[in-house]
Amino acid sequence: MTTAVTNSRHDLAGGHAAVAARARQVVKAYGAGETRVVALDGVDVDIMAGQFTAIMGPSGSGKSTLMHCLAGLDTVTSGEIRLADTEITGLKDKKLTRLRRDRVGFIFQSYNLLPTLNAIENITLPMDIAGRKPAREWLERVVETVGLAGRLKHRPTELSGGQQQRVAVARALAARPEIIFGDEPTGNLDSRAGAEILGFLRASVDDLGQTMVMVTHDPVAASYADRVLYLADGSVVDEMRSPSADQVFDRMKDFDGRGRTS
Ligand SMILES: Nc1ncnc2c1ncn2[C@@H]1O[C@H](COP(=O)(O)OP(=O)(O)OP(=O)(O)O)[C@@H](O)[C@H]1O
Repeated sequence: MTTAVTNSRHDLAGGHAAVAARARQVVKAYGAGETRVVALDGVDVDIMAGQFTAIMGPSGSGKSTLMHCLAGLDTVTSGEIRLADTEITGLKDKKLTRLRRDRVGFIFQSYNLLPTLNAIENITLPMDIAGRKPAREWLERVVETVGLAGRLKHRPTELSGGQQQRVAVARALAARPEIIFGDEPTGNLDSRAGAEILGFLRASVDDLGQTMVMVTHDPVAASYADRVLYLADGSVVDEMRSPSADQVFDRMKDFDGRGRTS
């Protein structure tokens, strides 16, 4: 079953929700000739502002490639990517780097914290580098949202994996980016720490108005999202709205070995 994926819940209700990121007819191919791999095969997708979107699909279906293209970390072979009103396809490296720094946040599976800096220094580092002063009230709210208030002077080695990922979440939120991309943000965590982080991501959408996009293999993680997109063979083949973990799990079982619906 293939469903239209370009309408948001708000659009369907007749409203005009803002689009935070948009892909139009995006093709991404790696290599050439016999070794050419088409990772994305004409993807059309709208990521709605203020929503939590999960991207799922079998291994090799193009999830990371789609995320990297939407985030301006990778270039497309053809098609168009927009971040809000800015077309990023065709932007030169310098402009793209600045755009990522100023408008996009990232959370990776491996927390990517600097070991010599304490938690609060890690959180404010991207803004320090950009020469921006963090707004104190906002920073306090973010630190409170991710439950780090008592740990701000601790270095990463003095924190558990879950606490380190909280620092990474706070770092992404602190700069108030238009959109945050998470690549398996709970992939290294046990289920309890993972649930905590997912709760914080959910709270950042609900309470702070953050737009969140997360690549995941985990049906439980996807169940925290407002919308789950399913990729197979480089195409968006289905989506679900606010599904339960069981519904996501059942949907995944419907994929055959190649990832297409059976
Ligand atoms: N740098 C690259 N060079 C060549 N092929 C690549 C490169 N990156 C990805 N691919 C190929 O593109 C396809 C999609 O890869 P991608 O990593 O986006 O999939 P994925 O759904 O994120 O997979 P996984 O769940 O295993 O992380 C795969 O066939 C992969 O081998």
